[in-house]
Amino acid sequence: MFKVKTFNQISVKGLERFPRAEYEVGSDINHPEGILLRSHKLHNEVLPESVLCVARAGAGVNNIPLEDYTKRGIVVFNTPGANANAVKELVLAGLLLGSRGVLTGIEYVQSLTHLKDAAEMGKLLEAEKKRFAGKELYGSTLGVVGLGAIGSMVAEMALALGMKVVGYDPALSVEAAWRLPSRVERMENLQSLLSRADYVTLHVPALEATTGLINHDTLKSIKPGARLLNFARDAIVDSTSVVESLNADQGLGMYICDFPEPQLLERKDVIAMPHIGASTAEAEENCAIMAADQLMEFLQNGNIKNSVNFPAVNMPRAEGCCRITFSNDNVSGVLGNVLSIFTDNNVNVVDMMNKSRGDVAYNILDVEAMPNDTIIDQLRQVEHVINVRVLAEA
Ligand SMILES: NC(=O)c1ccc[n+]([C@@H]2O[C@H](COP(=O)([O-])OP(=O)(O)OC[C@H]3O[C@@H](n4cnc5c(N)ncnc54)[C@H](O)[C@@H]3O)[C@@H](O)[C@H]2O)c1
Ligand SMILES: O=C(O)CC[C@@H](O)C(=O)O
Repeated sequence: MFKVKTFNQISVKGLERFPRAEYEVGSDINHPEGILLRSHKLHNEVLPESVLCVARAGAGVNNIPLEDYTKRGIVVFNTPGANANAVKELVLAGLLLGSRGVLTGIEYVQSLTHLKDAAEMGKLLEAEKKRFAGKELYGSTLGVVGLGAIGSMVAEMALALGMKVVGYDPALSVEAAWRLPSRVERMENLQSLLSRADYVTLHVPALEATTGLINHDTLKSIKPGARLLNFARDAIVDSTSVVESLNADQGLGMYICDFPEPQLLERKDVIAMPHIGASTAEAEENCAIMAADQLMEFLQNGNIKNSVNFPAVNMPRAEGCCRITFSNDNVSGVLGNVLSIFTDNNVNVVDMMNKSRGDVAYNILDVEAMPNDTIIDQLRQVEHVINVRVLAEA
């Protein structure tokens, strides 16, 4: 029986993936092997020794202490692309709210409760509507910072709306580059993008390198009156600099974000939403299902898909064999030392795989017969081995 502890509200569709005969799943589980969560911050959480893997039902993993977990051999997964469409659609709402007097217009209409005559109301609205006029998106330029799962979908949508699209992504993967429409014009640096775009939308992960990416200095390049959209993370934008730029004559025209802060409230030039970019039934289901499937595949077979700290590994189970997996510091000689323990104990290795990522390596070995506890203890003692698992015959 595997145990999975959940944090946050996880879509029922995802929870239903776990066969009840083999999994105990819930928010009050002790000694879990797996953790399934959304935005809950794990930085201050003491994880039990039993935890082998953490699955983030979502894209951003800045709520997880990755470095620490990697050292402990804990595999962390996310669900790339599973909520990208939801974010893309909210970015569309953000673009429209930033270009037309929708919110102020609605607010004005709602303030007219003192009027009881429809004709009188109609006359007044016709006279006042010029105050809520806007600009069309068609023909204007959108700058997309970060062209991964969300950024590429946003770029495609903007092209379909008749916008020009410029993009900046110094770490673009080959896979993401293939997805990208050829009409997206590549910018060499952030400054060039900021000086060209009427609308700038951020779709980068919150990393050390992206913290405060939009700051006092970078905002000097912004096109006067441009609208900045942040549906990525709060840490990527320095809000004090945004307020300063909004207050300046030649600065930002509007800030539209999913991450409100006290200093952003009660401003007509800020539209702030309560982190609802991925809050659709479809996105929550997609993320929960993908996260649950990845957790189960790892717990049952040791295979790793969509990890953010371990290499991708997928080895079919050799029939009738027992599976041993181990992770180790990525230094030479560890695999050889492990294999010599099998040789010394006459354990036949039928199939094996060894992959590394950064400072960590991960190995799967299918062996003919279940090694005894003494052999497993010997494996655990090998220098630089972080953890060892024995998976029963499939
Ligand atoms: N508002 C929400 O509810 C919500 C929902 C989903 C994702 N997000 C946020 O959006 C982020 C992006 O999601 P995604 O699914 O597109 O991720 P992704 O990994 O597919 O794409 C991120 C892209 O950013 C690029 N990048 C990294 N550093 C960069 C930099 N300094 N400048 C420009 N580009 C850079 C990467 O190369 C990658 O192509 C997530 O990490 C998460 O923080 C927010
Ligand atoms: O789980 C959520 O509601 C938000 C998820 C989103 O911020 C993400 O990074 O995928």
